[in-house]
Amino acid sequence: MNSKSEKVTTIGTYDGVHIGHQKILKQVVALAKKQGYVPVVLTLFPHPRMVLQKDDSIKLLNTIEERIELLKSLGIEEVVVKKFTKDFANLSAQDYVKQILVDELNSKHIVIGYDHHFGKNRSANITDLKAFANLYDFKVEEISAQDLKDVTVSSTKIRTALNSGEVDLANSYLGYNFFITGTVVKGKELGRTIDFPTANINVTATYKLIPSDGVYVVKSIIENKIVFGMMNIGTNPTVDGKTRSIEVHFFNFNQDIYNAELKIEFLKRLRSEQKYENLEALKMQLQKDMTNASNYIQTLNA
Ligand SMILES: Cc1cc2nc3c(=O)[nH]c(=O)nc-3n(C[C@H](O)[C@H](O)[C@H](O)COP(=O)(O)O)c2cc1C
Ligand SMILES: Nc1ncnc2c1ncn2[C@@H]1O[C@H](COP(=O)(O)OP(=O)(O)O)[C@@H](O)[C@H]1O
Repeated sequence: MNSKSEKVTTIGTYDGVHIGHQKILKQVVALAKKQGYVPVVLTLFPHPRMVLQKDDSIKLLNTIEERIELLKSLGIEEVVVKKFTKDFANLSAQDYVKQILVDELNSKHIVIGYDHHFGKNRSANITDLKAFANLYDFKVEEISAQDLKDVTVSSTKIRTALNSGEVDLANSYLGYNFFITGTVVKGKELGRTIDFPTANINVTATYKLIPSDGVYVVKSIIENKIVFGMMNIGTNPTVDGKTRSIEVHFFNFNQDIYNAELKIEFLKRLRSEQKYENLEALKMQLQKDMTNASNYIQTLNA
């Protein structure tokens, strides 16, 4: 695509691309369509806190690849990922507007929240942006306090919900099922010995938020087929595990899927991870989990 085409641009982290974000993005897509412009999201990565405070503990709802895919699925045609470096953080508000929004992107219309701050030390606000709009010939669309308030959702609330295992609450805020993406790797090869083979999922993005330890009903698509399963996140105390793993036993499934890339959706939390007497006791619990999971899955089609 010609990067000089005229754009409607919105700016933000958009972590989660939740129902609040979706409302703004719909406006951006509609405005672009009406004016014959290209709808664009300018997003920053890594997260400013990862760079400015060197904060490695921050966890995001989406990897940058997942964020791009979600934004595109909503009709955003170009996602411009700006590497958030110290140099970028030091751009003055005017240089940022002129160099990036105007010269680089050719933004004709900029959509931002009433409380958005930008430029070095977040010194400029929407009033400043409107002044630059006259200077550089673009329009500004302000998302009002009321519009933002109408959506009581925030990325922080979703992170908090997932950190306490409340996936159904998180899913209702997201407007889709929270998911992780990862590769199937070898585990201890114990699963098959208790008739519950488990695909061990390796999530490479260290900044991706993983829901709290416990057992969940999950869904995936493997070779174009919907497959349900039950996932455990935890350290496997029954077998004296030391490291945290993410593993899924898929139902009605019997295939070697080592190295497969899977997207796995979280549907419901079943219980906490526990230490059992022995593998036999764990196996009995897994049979109960499977019954509980199947009962839940049946309610989905009812
Ligand atoms: C749905 C599910 C629930 C599980 N719950 C527990 C649990 O509560 N406690 C535990 O120690 N391990 C639990 N496990 C993990 C098993 O210990 C693990 O699957 C087994 O050790 C096999 O590991 P492997 O796949 O690395 O061979 C669970 C696994 C699954 C799939
Ligand atoms: N129903 C199933 N759910 C998950 N994995 C399965 C299933 N059936 C076969 N497999 C395969 O078996 C592997 C898991 O076997 P397991 O004995 O638990 O070994 P590992 O410890 O390497 O995960 C999976 O990675 C997958 O390739």
